[in-house]
Amino acid sequence: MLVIGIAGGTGSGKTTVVEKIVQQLDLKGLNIISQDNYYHDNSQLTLIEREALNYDHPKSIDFELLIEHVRDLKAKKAVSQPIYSFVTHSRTGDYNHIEPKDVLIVEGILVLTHKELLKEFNLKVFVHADSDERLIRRIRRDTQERGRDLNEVLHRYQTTLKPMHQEFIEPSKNEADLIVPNMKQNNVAIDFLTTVINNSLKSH
Ligand SMILES: Nc1ncnc2c1ncn2[C@@H]1O[C@H](COP(=O)(O)OP(=O)(O)O)[C@@H](O)[C@H]1O
Ligand SMILES: O=c1ccn([C@@H]2O[C@H](COP(=O)(O)O)[C@@H](O)[C@H]2O)c(=O)[nH]1
Repeated sequence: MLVIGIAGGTGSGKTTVVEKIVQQLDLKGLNIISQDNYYHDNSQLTLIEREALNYDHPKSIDFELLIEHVRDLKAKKAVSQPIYSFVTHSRTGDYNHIEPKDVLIVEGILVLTHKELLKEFNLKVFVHADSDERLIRRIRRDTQERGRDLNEVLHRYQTTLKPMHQEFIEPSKNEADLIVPNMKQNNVAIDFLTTVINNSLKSH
């Protein structure tokens, strides 16, 4: 199985890049795992307490479970992935059943920060967009899709998002084999990445 890690700051365009690659790959068997489903379950806390948590620090992710699932899929075992809600900041109690396939993409802001997880990847990609562009995209998305207001997004950006990006996410760019500039539509980079994945598939 070919395992690809795709990281990048919030709003850099990881999900968009993954969708474009998937459209172009000539493949039936592909799984996409988002780090977002592996936030620790904090349902024992109140909503107000959960809203105050830092979701951009590596400790907010259940990497143990994420790595277990990657290894299980590589060993051709199906996994039950918890489903996470960004609106309630907690697991929903439901699960996705995932069967192993030929290619696995693992995407998320922190997937290139964890030493053990890095060992599981055959290809590591970092999607880059400048911080002002990412903040604009984040405001749009969180207000339209994640039930947040402007003040909350800006407060989170200043208190956790920006410092965590500088401390953990930006340095993880050094782990990448490929950096995809995603300030504007970048079909060349998508074509290139698709070619690299197709070539890697031939040698697996
Ligand atoms: N190259 C781009 N140009 C303009 N907008 C983009 C581009 N890539 C992504 N976006 C938009 O930015 C927002 C965040 O993109 P998304 O792929 O969800 O980022 P991430 O998964 O890294 O948080 C989405 O609304 C998406 O449509
Ligand atoms: O309960 C939560 C968990 C995470 N977040 C924020 O989500 C982003 C990561 O998602 P992307 O799709 O890569 O943007 C992260 O920056 C967290 O701050 C949240 O708001 N609530």
